Amino acid sequence: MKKEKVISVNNLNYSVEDNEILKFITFDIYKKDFVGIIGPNGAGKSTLIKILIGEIENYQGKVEINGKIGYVPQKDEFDRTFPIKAYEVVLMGMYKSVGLLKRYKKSDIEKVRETMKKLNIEYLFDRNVGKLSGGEYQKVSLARALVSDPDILILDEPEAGVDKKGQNMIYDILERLNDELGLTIILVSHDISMVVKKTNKVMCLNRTLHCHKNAIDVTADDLKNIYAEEMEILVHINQPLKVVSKND
Ligand SMILES: Nc1ncnc2c1ncn2[C@@H]1O[C@H](COP(=O)(O)OP(=O)(O)OP(=O)(O)O)[C@@H](O)[C@H]1O
Repeated sequence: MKKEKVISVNNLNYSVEDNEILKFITFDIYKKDFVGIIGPNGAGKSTLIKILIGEIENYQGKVEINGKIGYVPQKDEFDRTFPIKAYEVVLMGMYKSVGLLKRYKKSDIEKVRETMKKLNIEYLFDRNVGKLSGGEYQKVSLARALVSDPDILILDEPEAGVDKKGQNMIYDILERLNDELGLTIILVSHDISMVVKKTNKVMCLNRTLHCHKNAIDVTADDLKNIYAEEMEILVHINQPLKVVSKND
């Protein structure tokens, strides 16, 4: 059976003034793919995501999206000092604007509760988001992206600001969503060993796309190609891939 293409990017180029941020990017993503995008700081990962979610439009090339996208932004993109409860953050996934939140319907609240329940965070319903732990807040943010029943879930560094236990929990949830609901998932991460272990496809990005292959086929050379300038790569046979900065 032919796999359904959900994202198709063809010869994408994006520059800001003279800075070529993305060059000749071409790839396809299929339904139920679980894709990890890796690359050093400034590689263009967030920019690529912003193009996929439609936040950046003045690019060159062709970007086709077939399905509804749910987006989990980088943690610091939302002001957590704003006095708002967890369920209101999740509701924002339906309304997009805080100003409209007061007009929600009973069925919307039920949907919010059901989504939070699926992620085992119903207990956070009435809690102020400013008081949540990094992991709890990330799950609320995930619920906000899921409440509108997306086909494609895109996450920008979901493990940022979350402790190891919380990170494992988030990756386990994502694996379950991918496996049980058939959700297509694309995430940006700096945690290479986690990406290689948990996703099934890896894209190595550093302005151009250096690799796009099955996670189990990623080699030390693939990583060297994108991290060579600032990183020394230590690869142990049968050990998770580990990247160590020369400055550490
Ligand atoms: N609006 C903009 N104007 C000018 N330069 C920009 C703009 N947005 C991004 N850039 C530059 O484009 C490059 C890629 O940025 P981007 O945030 O996409 O990288 P990244 O791979 O997500 O990095 P990080 O891992 O550090 O988050 C960087 O050099 C950044 O300074």
